[in-house]
Amino acid sequence: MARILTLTLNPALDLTVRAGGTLRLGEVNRTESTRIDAAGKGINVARVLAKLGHDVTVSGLLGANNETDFVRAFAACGLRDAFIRVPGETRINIKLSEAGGRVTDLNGPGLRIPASALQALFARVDALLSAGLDAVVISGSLPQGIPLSTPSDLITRIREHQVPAWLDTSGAALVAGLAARPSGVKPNDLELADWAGHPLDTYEARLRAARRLHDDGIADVLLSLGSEGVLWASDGAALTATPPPVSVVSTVGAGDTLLAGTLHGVLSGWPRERVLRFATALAAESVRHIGVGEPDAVDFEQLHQHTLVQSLSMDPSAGETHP
Ligand SMILES: Nc1ncnc2c1ncn2[C@@H]1O[C@H](COP(=O)(O)OP(=O)(O)OP(=O)(O)O)[C@@H](O)[C@H]1O
Ligand SMILES: O=P(O)(O)OC[C@@]1(O)O[C@H](CO)[C@@H](O)[C@@H]1O
Repeated sequence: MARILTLTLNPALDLTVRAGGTLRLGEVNRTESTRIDAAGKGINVARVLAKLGHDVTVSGLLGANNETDFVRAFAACGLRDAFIRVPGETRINIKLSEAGGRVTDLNGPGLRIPASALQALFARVDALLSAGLDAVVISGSLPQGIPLSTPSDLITRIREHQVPAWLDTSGAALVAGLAARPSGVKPNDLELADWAGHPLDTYEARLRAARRLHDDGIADVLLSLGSEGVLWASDGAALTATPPPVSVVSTVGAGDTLLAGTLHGVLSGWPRERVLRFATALAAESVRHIGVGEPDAVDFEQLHQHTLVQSLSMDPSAGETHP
């Protein structure tokens, strides 16, 4: 069992609305179900890691005025609560899930954070690092008033303690965070294309971008590609995974499940192929329902068996690299 800290600077209550059919914008739509979950990327990652048996602490910046669902979820999942409370309400993100598998995210900007809260968060992270951690995951967007340098400042502190730091964010925060060289990063293809400054629509372009980061000192570059699967540059080698066929209910949290499954395998010392097969199967499991992946799903072994992992040349110009 590893001691893991996940940092969610901009958590959210996810309001998931399941439409019976296809949504019609500008009209009255009757929904099949609605639910609210305490979420945000780092909290989703923590939920999976706790299910996998790890000792998980969650921290970040949480609105004091609507914390009840979070506190209840942390207790139910066995997560240690080290969130800094800030005045106001945590944002509500809307997830519209349609019968055909399409999901639309409406994500709010988040709270305006006073400088004192960020200082309190740094102090809390320092204390947790001093007490001993095996890995830290920094996930999600930045709320208002938080400098773009925050993820890189956190990574620098974490590295000073020789603790691996994994980063999953987007836009300018990703660009700034990558410069601090986290040990692992999990962008999706659009997020990495933003960083690269050009579309990553071919396998070679994706491999080239992943390799650039890997050569730059980021040990694990885990590029998620939605239903196409995963490309993982690690240890001087590239692996790809193709998920098993599943019927999609909600892809929200699939990337968080993939990251958590990968970190679990890496911290368990598994061979890379085994890590990627497990994490990809767990991410596929997650899209079949609302919420993160369930390692205890009755058919998980079948999903696992139908996940294809291939080892490829790291040279994007090598003709045989395309899976
Ligand atoms: N339709 C699908 N079928 C099977 N697996 C899927 C499907 N969609 C996503 N996955 C798995 O989940 C992983 C993560 O998905 P994706 O690339 O959409 O992450 P993401 O954009 O970070 O998502 P999020 O931010 O909502 O968690 C993929 O790499 C893939 O392994
Ligand atoms: O707005 P961000 O911080 O980029 O993403 C937030 C979010 O979409 O990410 C999770 C899924 O990965 C959801 O639980 C949450 O609403």
